[in-house]
Amino acid sequence: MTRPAKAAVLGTGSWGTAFGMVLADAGCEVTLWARRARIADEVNRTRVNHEYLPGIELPARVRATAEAAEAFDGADFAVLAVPSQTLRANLADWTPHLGPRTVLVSLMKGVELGTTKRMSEVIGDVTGVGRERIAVVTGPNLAKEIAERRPAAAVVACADEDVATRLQAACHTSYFRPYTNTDVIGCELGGAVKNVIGLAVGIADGMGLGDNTKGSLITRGLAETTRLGLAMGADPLTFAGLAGLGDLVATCSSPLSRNHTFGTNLGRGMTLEQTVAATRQTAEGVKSCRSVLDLAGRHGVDMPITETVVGIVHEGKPPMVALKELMSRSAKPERR
Ligand SMILES: NC(=O)C1=CN([C@@H]2O[C@H](COP(=O)(O)OP(=O)(O)OC[C@H]3O[C@@H](n4cnc5c(N)ncnc54)[C@H](O)[C@@H]3O)[C@@H](O)[C@H]2O)C=CC1
Ligand SMILES: O=C(CO)COP(=O)(O)O
Repeated sequence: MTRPAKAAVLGTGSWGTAFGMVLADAGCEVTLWARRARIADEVNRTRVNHEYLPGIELPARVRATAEAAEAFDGADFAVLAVPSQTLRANLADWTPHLGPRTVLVSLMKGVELGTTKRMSEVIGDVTGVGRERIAVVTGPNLAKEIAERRPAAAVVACADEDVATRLQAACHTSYFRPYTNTDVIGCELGGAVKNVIGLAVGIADGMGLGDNTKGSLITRGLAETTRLGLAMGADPLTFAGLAGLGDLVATCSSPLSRNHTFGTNLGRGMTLEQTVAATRQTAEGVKSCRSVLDLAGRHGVDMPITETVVGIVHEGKPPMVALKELMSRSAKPERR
């Protein structure tokens, strides 16, 4: 009999913890690594991560530790679920514990500031692991809904399809349906840029602009994501799938989305400082809108919605002024 797969989940925030549940429900032995020992103790003692997933009882196959070495020990999969901008520093600490065959899995939806690297690129840089051992899980997966075991589909992407298939089996449950994909660039871009579009839609919702505005922002947001993806070698069809449209629809329609909520607060007239103070969990688009715009600049791609979000979030542009500018851009064909 083959032993159950072992997974380390690095990060006990809302998605790390919820994905740990998925892996355990699919039959894996799961060790969550928590930055704070208090959270590891609480998970082991009460089976609940009260701070991030209150009221959700974790399966018996999930345990927690504050020692990274313990989490990595014998892991077939090391699942990374920390904020995108801290990953590089975290990996520098963790790489010595990495086994020679462990597959690294990114749950993160951001682009690194400064380098404009995708998370799988940061992982490769720091660990020296090749692309065939680095995978990405993405799609319309709001953590709370997954933790409540409500049905969702997802994408498991890896350059090596066999590795993607192994990870797919390790996280396939009655409520979580992962599909494989080998377009890692497209899958990562879809996740990172949808957070930026989620901010834009939130701002529009906060301003009370209505559903036509929302539909327009989602669609044109997807168009600029696809433009960037094409310039970077992604498969444009990825953006019509779960990592693109699927995730955009979930984020842009849900009050559970931190990015959407962050935008809504700004659109309602909160200052950036007030909005940041009201946000307890990671809203990746707030930082990644800058790195996505830089990435677009490097590839000579026009991303007007992303540029608008950067203007509002980082340059103090009033949303109404930004909206007028966006709407008064020169007329053009829908596709070019
Ligand atoms: N929450 C969700 O519904 C989903 C989140 N994601 C992505 O997953 C990633 C993680 O997000 P969440 O778990 O939601 O965030 P979260 O804010 O709920 O949790 C972040 C975790 O990282 C830890 N952390 C914060 N700073 C750290 C540092 N300097 N070093 C090490 N650990 C640190 C926190 O203690 C916490 O455990 C993000 O990239 C997000 O875009 C993807 C899909 C769904
Ligand atoms: O990525 C997500 C859903 O797939 C979660 O979105 P938020 O990070 O905006 O909460």
